[in-house]
Amino acid sequence: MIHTEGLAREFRVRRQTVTAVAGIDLHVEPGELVALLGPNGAGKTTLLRMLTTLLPPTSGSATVAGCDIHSDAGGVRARIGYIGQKNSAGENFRVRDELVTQGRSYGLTRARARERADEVLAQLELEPLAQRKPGTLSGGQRRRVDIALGLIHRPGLLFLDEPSTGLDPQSRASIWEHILRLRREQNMTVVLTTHYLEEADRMAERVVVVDHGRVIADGTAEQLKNDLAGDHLTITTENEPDAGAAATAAARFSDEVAVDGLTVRLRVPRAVRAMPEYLRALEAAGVKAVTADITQPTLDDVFLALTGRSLRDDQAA
Ligand SMILES: Nc1ncnc2c1ncn2[C@@H]1O[C@H](COP(=O)(O)OP(=O)(O)OP(=O)(O)O)[C@@H](O)[C@H]1O
Repeated sequence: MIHTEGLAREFRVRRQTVTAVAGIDLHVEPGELVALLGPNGAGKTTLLRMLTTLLPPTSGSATVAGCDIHSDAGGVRARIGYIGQKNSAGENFRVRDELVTQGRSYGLTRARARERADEVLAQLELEPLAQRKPGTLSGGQRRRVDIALGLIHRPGLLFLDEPSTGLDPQSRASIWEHILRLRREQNMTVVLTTHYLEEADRMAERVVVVDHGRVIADGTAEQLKNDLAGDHLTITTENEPDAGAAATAAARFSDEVAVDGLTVRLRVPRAVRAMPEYLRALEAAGVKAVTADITQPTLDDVFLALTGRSLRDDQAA
C-alpha cells in the first residue's frame, strides 16, 4: 500500500539546511495499522505530508495506494484520506453541510455526497451533531468530524497526524475505538503519528520509531520491547556481601547487571523464565533474596535503549 525508497526532505532556514526526513524506506501492506512514534521534530509530519502529496520530497521516491507521488499526485489524493493536526472543518457551516461540500469537492454528485455524509455521520456516531456548527463542539467531537471529512470519498488508506493529541483520556479512547472499528469493518490501512507511548503500545500492531528523520526501529511493540529493551529483574538482599554474590550469580543470566546497595538489577530477555532459575542459583550460592520483582519494558525503554534519551524527557523539553 505504501512503498518508499530513500524518501528525504530538507528545508532551508536562514541559510541553513534542516534535514526533516533523512532517507526513509518504508513498506506498509494493505490492512496494516502503523503508528509512527517519535519525539517532537523527528520528521513524522513531514513524512506524512510527503506521502499525502502536500509536500514534494527533496529526493527519493514513493508509491502510495498504487500511485507515484511525483507523477500521479491526483491518483494518490483520490485514494487516501488525510486528517492533519489542525481541525479541517470551518466554524460556520453545519457538520452535515461541511461533509456534503467535502464530498462535492471530491467530484461526488449532490445526491451521492448527501448519502455519503449520512454514512460517515453514522460510522462516527455523529448523527446527533449533524446540524451543529463545528465551532460549538467539544475537542473530541471535532476530531471525529475531521475523521468523517477524511472518509467522505471512501479512501482505502487513512493518514492521521496526532489524532488524539490534546484530548481528554475518554475522548482519546473514543477516537481510537472509531479508528479500530473503521479498520476492522472496512479493512482500511491506517498510518498515524502519535506522541503517546501507551497508545502506540496498546493499539497499533506495528510501531515505526522515527528519530532525526530516520526509522530507528520497526516492528510490533512486543518485538521491539523483547529485542531492544528486555525485561528487568530486580532483587534485594539482606546485606552488601550478599548483593555482591547475587551480582556474581547474575552474570550467568545477563551481561547487564547493576548493583545499588542491597539491590541487584539485571536485564534479561524473558524475566518470567529467568526469575525462578536465578532464585535457585541464589539459593545454591547461599544468598537470601528478600524481595524479587519483574518489570516489563515500555516503548520508552526501547527509545532509551536505541538513542540514550527518554522520549518522555524529549516531550517535556
Ligand atoms: N516548513 C518548514 N520549514 C522549516 N523547517 C521545517 C518545516 N517543517 C518542518 N521543519 C523542521 O523539520 C523537522 C521535522 O519536523 P516535523 O514537523 O516533521 O516533526 P514531527 O516529528 O512531526 O514533530 P511534532 O511531533 O512536533 O509534530 C523539525 O526540525 C522542523 O523544525
